[in-house]
Amino acid sequence: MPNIKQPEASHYINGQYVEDNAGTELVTRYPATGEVVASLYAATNSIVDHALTAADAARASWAAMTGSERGRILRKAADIIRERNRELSVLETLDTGKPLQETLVADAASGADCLEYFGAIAAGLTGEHIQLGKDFAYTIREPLGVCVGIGAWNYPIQIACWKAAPALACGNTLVFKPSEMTPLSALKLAEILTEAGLPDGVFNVIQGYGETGGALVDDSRVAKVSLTGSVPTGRKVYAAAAKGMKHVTMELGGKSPLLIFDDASLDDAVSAAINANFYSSGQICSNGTRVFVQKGILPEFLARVKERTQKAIIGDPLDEATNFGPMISQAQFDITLSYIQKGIDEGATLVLGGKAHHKGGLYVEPTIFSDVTDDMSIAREEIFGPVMSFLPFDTEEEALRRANDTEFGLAAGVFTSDLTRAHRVVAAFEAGTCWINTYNLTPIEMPFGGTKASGVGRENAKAAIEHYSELKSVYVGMGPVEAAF
Ligand SMILES: NC(=O)c1ccc[n+]([C@@H]2O[C@H](COP(=O)([O-])OP(=O)(O)OC[C@H]3O[C@@H](n4cnc5c(N)ncnc54)[C@H](O)[C@@H]3O)[C@@H](O)[C@H]2O)c1
Ligand SMILES: O=CCc1c[nH]cn1
Repeated sequence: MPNIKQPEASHYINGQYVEDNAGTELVTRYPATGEVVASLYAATNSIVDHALTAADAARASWAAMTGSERGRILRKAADIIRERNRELSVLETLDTGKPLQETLVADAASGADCLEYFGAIAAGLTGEHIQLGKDFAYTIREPLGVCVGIGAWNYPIQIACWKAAPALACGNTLVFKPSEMTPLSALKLAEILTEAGLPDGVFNVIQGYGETGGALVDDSRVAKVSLTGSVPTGRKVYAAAAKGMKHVTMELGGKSPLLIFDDASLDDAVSAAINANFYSSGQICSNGTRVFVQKGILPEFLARVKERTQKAIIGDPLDEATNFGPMISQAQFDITLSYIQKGIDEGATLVLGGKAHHKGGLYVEPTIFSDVTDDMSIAREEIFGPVMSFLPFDTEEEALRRANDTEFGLAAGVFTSDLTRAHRVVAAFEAGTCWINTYNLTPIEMPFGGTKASGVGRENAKAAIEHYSELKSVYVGMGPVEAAF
């Protein structure tokens, strides 16, 4: 394992590292071996208060800067991230266990894209002029104030950037709490933003468990909370935010359908099904874990997916040849194996995998089930592991009804060569993010987010601006003012 240094301290507040070793210990381990990567402390009440005080104090002067000035800093940070992509990717691999092959292209790189995108549009964030006869009105786009970001562990730096970039572009300040399992890369992001010229206090990172997230959400100085996490956590955080009438973005879990019609390009659909289930060892919110395949092509499709999945290179994530890594934690490993057992017990046919990998550690084999029915646990509940379920279907109407029969609504995909059908199907999907003839691509230019229990609001693209700013309306009377008496 490379000698990645322990961060200078656990938290980053007001442009510098801060420690308070009265906090609960928070240890991060390399999921491939269990070795300790870093040992930190969760925030104490005093650290939570320090971070919010810093963010509150920095608010007015950051908001008063022009969008161009703010944007320049974000774009500079994007450049620095790209220069340090390898170092950041290694850190992300050590924290998450995701293959370096992936983190080199999908994690810090996506964060840089996001900072660049919002850096570029910061100068153009304006209100509008509304002519009302000789009177007129205009709107002023204002920041919300102090925002709180709370992250999941699967895309740590990407999540931090997807929240920080639009928040900061709009003139807000942010306190970000990474997942307790992946605390490291957000601290690097904070260092990089400082190096790029971000004023102290505008972006702060504090570590902690759910309790720390809860303390941030409850604080009266906070105007907005953006959470990436599970649906149960989302329900709690949304309820707590509602008490303070705070704005929210909720990026939550999913159980997304991927529909493969018999006229689809099979090679492309097989690749998409593999990406949609086994990238990041299945630990992606938008994964297409319910693969509905039209009956006529099911045997061939299944055979091809199986054959290609057997070629997965399972190994040390730091080896760039590895394309399938371990689960993030013992808990996620246990959850995944317990769902595999439920799939077997409830009558699904195990086609491939299904066991802990013989390498040991937290590896679960890429697993494929066929003969899955809509009522099975593996078809209804989010597993967040490498478990692909095949469900046969006959007609479009049937597939859509079954695809939408879920509490989740994060994402959905369709493979067909019939253009009319493709658009008809996505129009009927009850999901916030849809793909036609591809899957899981999340460019910054496209809004990302879910409907139903999968979330509220959108990240990325111009849509995110609406979730990090609000409009003040100003009516201008040109006279005279009339009154009834
Ligand atoms: N929609 C998306 O964009 C997206 C992206 C990635 C992951 N996810 C989802 O995240 C989940 C996996 O991540 P996880 O296990 O870290 O999720 P989680 O819900 O357990 O935790 C997410 C974060 O919330 C914090 N938290 C927990 N309880 C809290 C509380 N009461 N108040 C405030 N904060 C609290 C945690 O400390 C962590 O930082 C999956 O369900 C996955 O689908 C969604
Ligand atoms: O994990 C959810 C967000 C995501 C999807 N693809 C890349 N990141």
